[in-house]
Amino acid sequence: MKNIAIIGASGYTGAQITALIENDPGLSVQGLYVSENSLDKGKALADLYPVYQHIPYVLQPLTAAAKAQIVAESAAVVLATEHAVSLELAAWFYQQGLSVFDLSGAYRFADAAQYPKWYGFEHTQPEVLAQAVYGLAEWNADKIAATRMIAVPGCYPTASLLALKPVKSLLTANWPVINAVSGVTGAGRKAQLHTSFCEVSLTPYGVLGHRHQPEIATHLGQQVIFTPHLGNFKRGILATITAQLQPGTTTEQVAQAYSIYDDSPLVKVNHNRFPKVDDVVLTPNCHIGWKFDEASGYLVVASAIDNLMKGAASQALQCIKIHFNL
Ligand SMILES: NC(=O)C1=CN([C@@H]2O[C@H](COP(=O)(O)OP(=O)(O)OC[C@H]3O[C@@H](n4cnc5c(N)ncnc54)[C@H](OP(=O)(O)O)[C@@H]3O)[C@@H](O)[C@H]2O)C=CC1
Ligand SMILES: CC(=O)N[C@@H](CCC(=O)OP(=O)(O)O)C(=O)O
Repeated sequence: MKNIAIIGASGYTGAQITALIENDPGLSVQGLYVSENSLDKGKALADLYPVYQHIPYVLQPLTAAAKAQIVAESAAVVLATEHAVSLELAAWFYQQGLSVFDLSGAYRFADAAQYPKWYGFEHTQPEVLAQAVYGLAEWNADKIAATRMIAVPGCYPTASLLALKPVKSLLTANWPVINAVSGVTGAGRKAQLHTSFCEVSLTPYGVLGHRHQPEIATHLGQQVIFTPHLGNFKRGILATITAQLQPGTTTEQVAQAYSIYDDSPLVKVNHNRFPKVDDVVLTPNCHIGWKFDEASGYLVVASAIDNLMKGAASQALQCIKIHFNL
């Protein structure tokens, strides 16, 4: 049984992974933590989320004493905290010998030079960054097993990379175009005007400047155009991608490329049938649908996930289970 501490447990992804860990026979919850001065410290998780009434834990402030107790009692920490918070906490827990599963973007680029531009901070932890592995579970299992520092991918990159990586060797130099729509939980639980009920209406944002563009490009090994959209639903992401494939590519070759997921329990691929967000919400699954026009060489592939599950918490659980060989 592996004991896991969850930091940022009152947030959307933290609460979700708490429920997943609590439900897993090979894992147990060491404790749930929020910031030292959190308005939620001392509250039961079930007070914030009555749906989790079966989960008995209280949110504790992450004091120095709490951190020492985590180190003494846990095999791993999950960091469901914002990037700048994860940056320091991940390094500290890693250096204490724990395995770290970080849901933020603070360790997703190997190149430290990317962080000032995309995250607004200098990366202060080069030695820990050098150990970090990108936790795209279906593609990086061996590396996830071999390191204690796992950077769980972003939600849009998960949907996009699962769809594009199988056909990477078939792409031309033309940049694939990714249009993706996310539910509002993707923006986290804290109050913000642009995610309040009366403000949300389907719209693109972060155009030609979202930090997930370089994340996708880095882990695909090819530039892309990425345009996220905020949709007026709670959970789920649909990424619809148009890509040009090499002249002469056949439908059979594309089918062969996607057969890489034939043995994957969580990624389901359909030819000429497209996924719906509702089919993956509250599941750890990714549904992919594709259609290829041999005459023009254009592929359209759509990928649907739940942003809080495969886009965050359930992918972190996959990483935990791979890492601990469960
Ligand atoms: N939402 C999504 O779909 C996805 C989110 N992510 C990433 O996961 C991380 C968490 O996201 P999300 O759950 O949406 O965020 P939320 O804003 O919903 O939750 C953030 C959590 O962090 C806690 N927190 C803040 N500061 C500290 C601190 N200094 N020490 C300990 N806890 C702290 C907050 O509680 P309090 O402030 O009360 O202390 C809260 O529990 C982010 O990095 C996000 O980018 C990744 C993929 C998808
Ligand atoms: C709808 C919405 O706001 N989504 C978030 C992405 C959430 C995510 O994947 O978080 P990381 O920051 O960990 O990469 C955004 O666009 O910033």
